[in-house]
Amino acid sequence: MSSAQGFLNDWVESRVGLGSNISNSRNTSVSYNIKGCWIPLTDNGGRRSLGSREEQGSVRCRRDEDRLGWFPPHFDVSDRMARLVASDPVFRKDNRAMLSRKELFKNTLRKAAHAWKRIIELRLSEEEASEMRFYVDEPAFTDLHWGMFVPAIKGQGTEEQQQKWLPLAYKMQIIGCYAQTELGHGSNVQGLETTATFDPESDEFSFIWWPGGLGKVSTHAVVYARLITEGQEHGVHGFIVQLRSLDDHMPLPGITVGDIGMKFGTGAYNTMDNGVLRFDNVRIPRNQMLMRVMRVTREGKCVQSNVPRQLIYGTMVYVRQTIVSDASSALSRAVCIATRYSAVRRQFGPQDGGVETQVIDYKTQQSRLFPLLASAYAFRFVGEWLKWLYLDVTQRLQANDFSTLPEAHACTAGLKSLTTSATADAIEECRKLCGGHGYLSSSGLPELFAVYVPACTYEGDNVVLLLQVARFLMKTVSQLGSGKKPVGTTAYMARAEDLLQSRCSVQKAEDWLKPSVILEAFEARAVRMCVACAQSLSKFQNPEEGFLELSADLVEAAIAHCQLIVVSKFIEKLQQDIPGKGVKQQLQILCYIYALNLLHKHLGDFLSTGCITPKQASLANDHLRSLYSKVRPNAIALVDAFNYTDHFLGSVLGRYDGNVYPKLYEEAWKDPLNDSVVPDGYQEYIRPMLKQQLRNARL
Ligand SMILES: CCCCCCCC/C=C\CCC/C=C/C(=O)SCCNC(=O)CCNC(=O)[C@H](O)C(C)(C)COP(=O)(O)OP(=O)(O)OC[C@H]1O[C@@H](n2cnc3c(N)ncnc32)[C@H](O)[C@@H]1OP(=O)(O)O
Ligand SMILES: Cc1cc2nc3c(=O)[nH]c(=O)nc-3n(C[C@H](O)[C@H](O)[C@H](O)COP(=O)(O)OP(=O)(O)OC[C@H]3O[C@@H](n4cnc5c(N)ncnc54)[C@H](O)[C@@H]3O)c2cc1C
Repeated sequence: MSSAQGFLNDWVESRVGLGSNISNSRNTSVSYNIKGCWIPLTDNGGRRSLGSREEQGSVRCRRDEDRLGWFPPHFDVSDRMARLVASDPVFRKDNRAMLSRKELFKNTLRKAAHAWKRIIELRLSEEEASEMRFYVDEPAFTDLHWGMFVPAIKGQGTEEQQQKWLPLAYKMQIIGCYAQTELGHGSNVQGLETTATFDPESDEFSFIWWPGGLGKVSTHAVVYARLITEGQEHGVHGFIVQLRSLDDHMPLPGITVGDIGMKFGTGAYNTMDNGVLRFDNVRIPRNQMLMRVMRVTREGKCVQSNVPRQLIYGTMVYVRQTIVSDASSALSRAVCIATRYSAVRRQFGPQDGGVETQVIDYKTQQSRLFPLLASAYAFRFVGEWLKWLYLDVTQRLQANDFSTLPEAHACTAGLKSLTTSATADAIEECRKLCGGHGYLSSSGLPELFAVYVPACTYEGDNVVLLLQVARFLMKTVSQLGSGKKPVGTTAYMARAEDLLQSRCSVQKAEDWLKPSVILEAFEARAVRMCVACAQSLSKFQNPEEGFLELSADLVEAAIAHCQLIVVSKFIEKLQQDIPGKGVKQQLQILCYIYALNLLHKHLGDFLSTGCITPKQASLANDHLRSLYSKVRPNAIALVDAFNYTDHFLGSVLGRYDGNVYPKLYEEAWKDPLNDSVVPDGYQEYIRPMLKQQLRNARL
């Protein structure tokens, strides 16, 4: 067996007709008509001007006992893959901002092809391959192929369909994308206009719009369309559709496909060929409808299987779950840059002419930066927990237990929303924390922001997703009286009566150091906000009308619930054994910072619901200040622990060795504008103007 085959077989093992016609022009006439984490604590207070290049080698060679046990196999894999990518010139990315769209895209194709070659040559495992793509750090069609096309077939295809399509996809003999969103419909999936029908008749057009990888690369797509058989609608389903010839890559008859154009930022997400797609009388075999949820017989009859139809949305649940862990990565990256730079940067200070103060020592800088550092850790832990929840629900589904699906949907939707919004805001805050230099492309922050910010929109607009959480919470509250006991992340609601009455016991600042006190405050706030919404809703005759009217309050209640989940998972993590001297204490401090900073930011909720008093709020704030002083000595170690290579960070400000100023100067000279001392355009535009002024002056 060749190495490639061995790898691919392992991969497969480790993962789990009749003419039909597709069209999204509605004037068609045939069958399916588609329309590891390290924390080497420093004892020098992290006040080093960041070490030299030579130091980098020794400091990074960390001891086993320093290592946290959260992701044991992951750290080694991640570390190896980061270095592999960093040392390979094909994966160079420092020139991205200077490339035209065409050059950028071709370069991404080159990187993806090279990555695939290395994956085969080195017989990388699935985990290694995925880490490698992560460190290549460039949005590409492969994200959608592996992240959505393959999971859609696995989740919604029958065994037979999986056996047919997955081997082709695993060997990249076909490349696929996830084509759901249309020009006119994204959030409202049930409202999609693309139809797959035996007997279509209308004459409007609709286009698929947005799918990544669709524009220029994908040969296939899982297309989502409303199924129509025997003149009846049967909801939205996924269909595997070949888009391009496997011989010459030309679109197949009836298919119009292309890129939708430049997106936010210059380099950024423009490496991705988000696409537009139009079907006109496209025929596909009947068995290319993904039929795990519903089967269409040869005669065109629909047979519902025993799995809930929401499984059709399963790929989105899967990706939302991965997005939460990704949020931690993006956030930790921005925080790493801002923290290291804050230790290098000095402004103001002693009046006697001594050295100026490192900006990281200003309390305002700490109060903006350290909660973001704490959030990076918090999102990592909640991401790990969510992975567990997702695996759990997947196993239950296989055993025909669908009971936890609504909670899995609410958790993935809510946490995706919470963590991506917080991360997008945090990256921008990190840019500001770096002052003027943060605005330079070479700081790495503008591009990180531009690449990251669409996460608030894709895989579900964040507000739309919070409204899903709110629906789930309102349902839970409405069932409290019926004897149905809430479980999982809503278990606290079983104590609603107590939590509605409870009084916070804090009397002095240190009382905020008790996890039970923090948890109770967050539980009481969430329950009170949910119950208040439910009470307001009950005053409406039409619940849907009420839901629309109260949606802003419902979103806030959903946020309160999701923040409680993050806080509680951080606290749970700390109940586990965490190896490494002093590591647990540092994480405890970060946990309190995460919770108390949220409390401070959402004080209105806590006070208006009577969960805490103004005095207790003020004590929490006092305590928060003292916690910042405790993080300060280890701040650099806490970001070094993310173990990012300089290549991955891609930031002059966040360099491991702290050699910021000489490198900023060096970078500036690399700009093409500096290729010539006198700029192009001088003769045509500057010189005549100057001469003109001279003439005027003489007159
Ligand atoms: C190297 C490997 C990399 C791996 C990672 C790669 C990832 C790459 C990352 C990023 C690249 C970007 C890629 C982007 C892709 C996309 O954006 S794809 C398109 C995503 N689109 C959306 O997310 C649309 C958002 N809209 C929806 O999800 C839904 O339609 C809705 C908002 C939930 C609609 O709600 P509505 O109530 O109208 O829906 P109904 O269909 O009527 O639902 C009825 C009931 O079902 C429940 N429900 C809804 N969704 C789900 C679900 N997903 N799971 C389970 N249950 C669900 C809903 O709550 C209702 O329940 P109820 O009847 O009990 O109330
Ligand atoms: C970079 C990027 C990559 C993408 N990749 C893909 C892909 O690979 N495949 C794919 O199929 N799609 C993809 N998409 C599309 C994406 O999934 C949708 O854009 C997303 O789901 C949001 O839907 P929308 O654009 O319809 O937003 P809209 O729903 O039109 O949202 C517009 C505004 O209306 C508000 N709103 C909408 N409905 C409600 C409501 N019920 N109540 C209150 N407020 C509401 C929203 O909060 C938002 O403020 C991608 C998008 C981007 C930006």
